[in-house]
Amino acid sequence: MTGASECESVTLDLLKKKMTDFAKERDWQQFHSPRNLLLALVGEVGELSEIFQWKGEVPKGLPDWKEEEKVHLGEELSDVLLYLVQLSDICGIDLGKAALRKVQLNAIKYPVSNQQSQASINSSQAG
Ligand SMILES: Nc1ccn([C@H]2C[C@H](O)[C@@H](COP(=O)(O)OP(=O)(O)OP(=O)(O)O)O2)c(=O)n1
Repeated sequence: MTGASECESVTLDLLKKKMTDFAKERDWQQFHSPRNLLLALVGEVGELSEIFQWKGEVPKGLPDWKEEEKVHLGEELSDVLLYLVQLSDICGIDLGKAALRKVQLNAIKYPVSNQQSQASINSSQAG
């Protein structure tokens, strides 16, 4: 499977298609049930967690990490995303639409208070 070329923008639909093709070519669709994909996803979340395990808190941007550690992190993040995309697909959920709707619901559930708005205006003016 090739990576995204420079002119190819990465969308959830593109990832979904690539993973569908990947499974079809190997005749692995038989194994990709919702439950199996969920367990695979959880396993990859475990592998992602291992990268941070015992490190204590790490600064944003991971400035002290070696390049190979960041590459490994990117791989584990991708595994989580790719299983999530496949799980959503097999369950008939449009993940992009569902996520956008959830962003809207979050904004309703957690409205920006006047106090917080004023604080962010003040800090942007100060900077
Ligand atoms: N039945 C499968 C097996 C793999 N994959 C894809 C999704 C993930 O992106 C990646 C997971 O592959 P591995 O199970 O080999 O996991 P790792 O890449 O994390 O390897 P390891 O566990 O050895 O670190 O391959 C898949 O879609 N369906």
